[in-house]
Amino acid sequence: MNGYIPGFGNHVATEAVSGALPVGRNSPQKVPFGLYAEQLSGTAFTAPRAENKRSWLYRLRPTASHPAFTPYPGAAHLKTAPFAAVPPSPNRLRWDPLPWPGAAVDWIDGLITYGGTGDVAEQTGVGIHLYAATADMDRAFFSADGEMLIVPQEGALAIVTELGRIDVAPLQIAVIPRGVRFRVALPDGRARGYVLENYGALLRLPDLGPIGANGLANPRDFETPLAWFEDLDTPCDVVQKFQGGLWQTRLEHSPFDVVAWHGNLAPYRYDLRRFNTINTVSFDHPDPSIFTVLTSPSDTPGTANCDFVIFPPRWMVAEDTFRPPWFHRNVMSEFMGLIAGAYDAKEGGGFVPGGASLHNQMNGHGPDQASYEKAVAADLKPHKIDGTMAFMFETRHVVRLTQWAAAAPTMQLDYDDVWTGFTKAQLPQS
Ligand SMILES: O=C(O)Cc1cc(O)ccc1O
Ligand SMILES: [Fe+2]
Repeated sequence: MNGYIPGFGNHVATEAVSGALPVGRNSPQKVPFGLYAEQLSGTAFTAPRAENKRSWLYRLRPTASHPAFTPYPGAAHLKTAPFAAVPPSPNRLRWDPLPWPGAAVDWIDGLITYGGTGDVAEQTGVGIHLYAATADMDRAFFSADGEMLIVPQEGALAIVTELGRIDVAPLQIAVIPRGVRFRVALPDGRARGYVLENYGALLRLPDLGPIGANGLANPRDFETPLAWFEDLDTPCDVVQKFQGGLWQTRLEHSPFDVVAWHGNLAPYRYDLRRFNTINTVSFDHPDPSIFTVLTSPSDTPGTANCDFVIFPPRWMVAEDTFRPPWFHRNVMSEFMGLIAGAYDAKEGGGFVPGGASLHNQMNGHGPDQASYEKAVAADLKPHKIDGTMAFMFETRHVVRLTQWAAAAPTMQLDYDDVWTGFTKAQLPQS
């Protein structure tokens, strides 16, 4: 059983060995037990206090003590923005789930980048990856390029991080800060899911405005792991993603040797079933921003670098309303995935758990023909959309694809057809 501390973004103090955490100062002349004190920054030293994120780690050996990194030979499918190899596509696109790898593939090599936005060097945008893995990692990984929001779709993940252990299963998410080393094991033998790699401002809870002090994802439902370490003097490879390049080095010991830590920069998990879903009790279909779990703001207020939005089970009660998502063209770009069940704008099928879709800036989309016909004919009694969880990475920048995603055998080449067959509106004869 792993231990967790509840609360979002709190200042935490945790020690796996009693007396390991220095009291009253960060770097005493002599740290208890001869541990090494190390600061891990998630924001600039000078970031305003409300934004500032950093933790102090107390470990068996300093992280600095390692041989040079050399280029990593594997994981040819893990890529980083800007994605210039393929012209940005205005087309509505949809993919079937990733097939399971035939051989043993761990979580790192199981990551396949579909695309992303912005530019890692400018610290804007995101990378969007899917993974299908069949083997436990016996090495460590970290991204120097961004924090990683992991959305399991099938199979649990047992994640060991430098700051503690996090277990997640489908319908939960985990966020690993930039630079934090972690290792992923697969308790169910295989696992599939989605990853948002955020190069921009750190994910945070959205403001609630007139909703008030409570609602959506409540802070206390986020969980941060307690300190946990392993004292292993056996070799361990560490793979890092740095400005898009993959590098590796070998330690003669486990990197998971942080005995105590304190601070407000840490991995965390959240159970999407805890989301307090808010929606209309009168009429009309509100914008999906009411379903925002976490947001990475950009420099323009209200215009996210990326929002993480979910479509959870919920009652539909709107009167005299077309209840599913409406037809729309959005200045933001929308990458969607499905964790479980069916999505109410795609009654016609094709958007399946583990699959993905992309609706880029200004390009028309919305209910497929089957969803439209069903919704206009529906008897508008209260109705529960249940057993489902879709999500959206909604970004201010157009999502550009990797060559892999643009040519993937899983791409549904007939996706446009879901919007054919609508009968023309009939005006009154004058
Ligand atoms: O396109 C989509 O399916 C996502 C979406 C859902 C919704 O309820 C309103 C707008 C929107 O973009
Ligand atoms: Fe949309």
